[in-house]
Amino acid sequence: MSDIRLTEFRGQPAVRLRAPDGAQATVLLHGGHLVSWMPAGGEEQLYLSPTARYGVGASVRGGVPVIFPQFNERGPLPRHGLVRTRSWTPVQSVVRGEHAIATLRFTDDMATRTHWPHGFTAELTVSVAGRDLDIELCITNTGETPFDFHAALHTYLRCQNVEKAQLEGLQGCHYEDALLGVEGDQWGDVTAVIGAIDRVYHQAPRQLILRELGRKLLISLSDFEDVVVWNPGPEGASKLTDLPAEDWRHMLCVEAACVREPITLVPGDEWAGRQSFTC
Ligand SMILES: O=P(O)(O)OC[C@H]1O[C@H](O)[C@H](O)[C@@H](O)[C@@H]1O
Repeated sequence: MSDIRLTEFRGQPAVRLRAPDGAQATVLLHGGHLVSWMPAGGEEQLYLSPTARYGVGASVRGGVPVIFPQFNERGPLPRHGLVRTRSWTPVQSVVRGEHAIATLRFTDDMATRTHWPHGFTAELTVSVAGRDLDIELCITNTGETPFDFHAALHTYLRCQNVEKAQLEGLQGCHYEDALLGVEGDQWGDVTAVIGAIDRVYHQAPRQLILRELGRKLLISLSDFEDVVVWNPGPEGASKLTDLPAEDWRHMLCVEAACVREPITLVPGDEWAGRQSFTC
């Protein structure tokens, strides 16, 4: 049974999920944007900027922006694609067993077709229970011609202090470093963030760990081949008008992404990728 109860979050229509054990999440209709995840008996795990902008055309700084069909400025479309700044429709919100689950959908329209002449749906399904969060993005080609796309779940993880956090599991990965304009191989297992970082790690391992004092967050990927690690650092943050100057310390983006190789869908085909967390 589907029972969609809309709520408001910072004045925006949103779907709130609450599992029987108290785990909660909130997804804005704007962008199908997950803005909050509170595990059962735990604290907020996502970073959301207090100066984030909301509403028509805005992209929200924090939470989990959905990136499709273009990553960043790697193509002619608006930065990070077409769906993070548009309104999605809630199609399901249920409690099933221990899980609270919600699905939101975006369907191509006249506006997206002026940028990108393809028929598609994007569905985001968010599920919470206990200490777990699952986010699944499913893309379907509903048009009459094949298309290629890139996609990402641009997850902003909350950190006490990113300079004392470490991301484990990327050892041996080849990366493109967007800040230095070089490629390299990650030699150590620990990625420490002591300033700005903007890297695409190719064919990343399926499990990573974000570790901080008193915290271990397990990150799992399926069908997203790459991982993007981003933090603007103090200088980059000072140029972002929707991020308080000091807040770069309190976030780390660990993005489940398909950036290096595009995914091709023929008419009627679908692709799904998932990013999951356990804390
Ligand atoms: O400011 P935005 O458009 O949301 O992009 C934020 C960031 O997204 C990704 O992580 C990219 O790798 C970065 O280069 C970019 O700065």
